[in-house]
Amino acid sequence: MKERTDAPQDRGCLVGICFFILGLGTLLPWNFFMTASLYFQARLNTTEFSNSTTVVRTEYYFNNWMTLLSQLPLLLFTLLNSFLYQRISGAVRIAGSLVFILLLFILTAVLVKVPMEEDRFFSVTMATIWFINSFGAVLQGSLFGLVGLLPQKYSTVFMSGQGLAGTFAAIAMLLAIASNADSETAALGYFITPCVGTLVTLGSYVLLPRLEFAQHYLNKSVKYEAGAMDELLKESGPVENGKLNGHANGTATSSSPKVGAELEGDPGTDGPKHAFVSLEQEEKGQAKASVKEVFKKIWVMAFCVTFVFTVTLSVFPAVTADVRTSFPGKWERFFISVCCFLIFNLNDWIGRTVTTFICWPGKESRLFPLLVVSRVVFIPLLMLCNVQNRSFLPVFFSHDAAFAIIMALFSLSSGYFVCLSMSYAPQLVDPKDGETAGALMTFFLALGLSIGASLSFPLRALV
Ligand SMILES: Nc1nc2c(ncn2[C@@H]2O[C@H](CO)[C@@H](O)[C@H]2O)c(=O)[nH]1
Repeated sequence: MKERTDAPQDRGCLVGICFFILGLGTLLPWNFFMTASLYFQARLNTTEFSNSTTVVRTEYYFNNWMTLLSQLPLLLFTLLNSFLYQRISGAVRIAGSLVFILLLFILTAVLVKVPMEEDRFFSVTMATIWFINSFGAVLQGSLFGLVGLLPQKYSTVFMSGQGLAGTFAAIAMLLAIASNADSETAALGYFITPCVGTLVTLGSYVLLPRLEFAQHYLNKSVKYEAGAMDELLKESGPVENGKLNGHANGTATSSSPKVGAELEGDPGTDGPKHAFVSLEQEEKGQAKASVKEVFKKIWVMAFCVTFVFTVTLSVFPAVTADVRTSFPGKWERFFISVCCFLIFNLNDWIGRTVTTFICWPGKESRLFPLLVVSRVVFIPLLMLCNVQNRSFLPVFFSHDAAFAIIMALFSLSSGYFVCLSMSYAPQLVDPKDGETAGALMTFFLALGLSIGASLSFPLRALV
């Protein structure tokens, strides 16, 4: 979308900064729980039941369950959000989700100091993960709709913020470990960080409607937005927001129609909207293609985004977070935070950012899906690293540097191909079908994350 000449300036880039923080805030839940896997595992592995000669320890498969219960609600709410939006205004969805996320992070921080029996701790943590990610999905979907009303570069800024959430969590973890505080205090400090982060995110959202630049775009879109979405939903279910250009790149994960309406109050769900649609379409003199027709054009990209995330989530973090260093000593405490989480998140982010300059292979190229499929080699490569405990496979790559290099290539290619698939899809359809393409890609992205999370169980057991 081109900036209109009557558009005000984004003074001090405040709107950009707000959307960067909002992006970061949406992925805090997933990243802070994932990066703290060692803390959770330590709390779940305290008792051993001695059975005369053998020692029996309950295996919780924490990383697997954490991944699955984070990604399933994402898929569910990607679908649910397209119904929710009609009943609950965007402002309530966004602010409400942030408040619940904040409360759940506070609960997690408080639980650090509350001794609890392992089974109960596991259940409470899993319930927290399920709910915090459900709210996270609603938040993400609603914000993607909102940012879609602004010029394209704000979507990139939003996704860049999302990409940095993992790095933020990894650095918070490193600081907690390096602080030399006892493990309880360090964990408490670690979980207070996302509480502050969520509060700041809420502050950014409250500030947004007060900024002239944001007002300009968010209010102007109400008319088109309200009508276009209703029409689209009738035939397709979940659809990206009613903006004309659709999402050109990145990792939109759920749809949130009609979000533009929220800042001015909800204009209602029926009646005059249809008039807007027919008016808009009459003006353009063309109807939108059906979802099936759009899918036929973008199925290769849909497959690619699903496949990239299936491969990524099938081993990260369920397998990779169990890799152990070959250099015992002080480094041992930092190893997973650095070699697994920091390396992954930094390179994932770099991979996404690089697509601003490099777009190779092209969108029609057969090499593109071929390279995406070839990423599957990372699964055995990572399984052959020094994963502990292991039952079946030998260790081929015991050196920390080998693991770090494999992780770097794995995450770089993940970020790169996800971002390319997401930006190619809308380019393969007519501009009028851009938002349908964006919505479809969003669904397949969430599908890939969920399939990957499910596959992580058999793959971890196979090591
Ligand atoms: N956009 C988006 N990416 C996610 C989400 N959950 C996990 N990921 C991605 O999955 C990978 C592993 O954390 C990273 O590339 C994350 O950005 C989500 O809810 N939305």
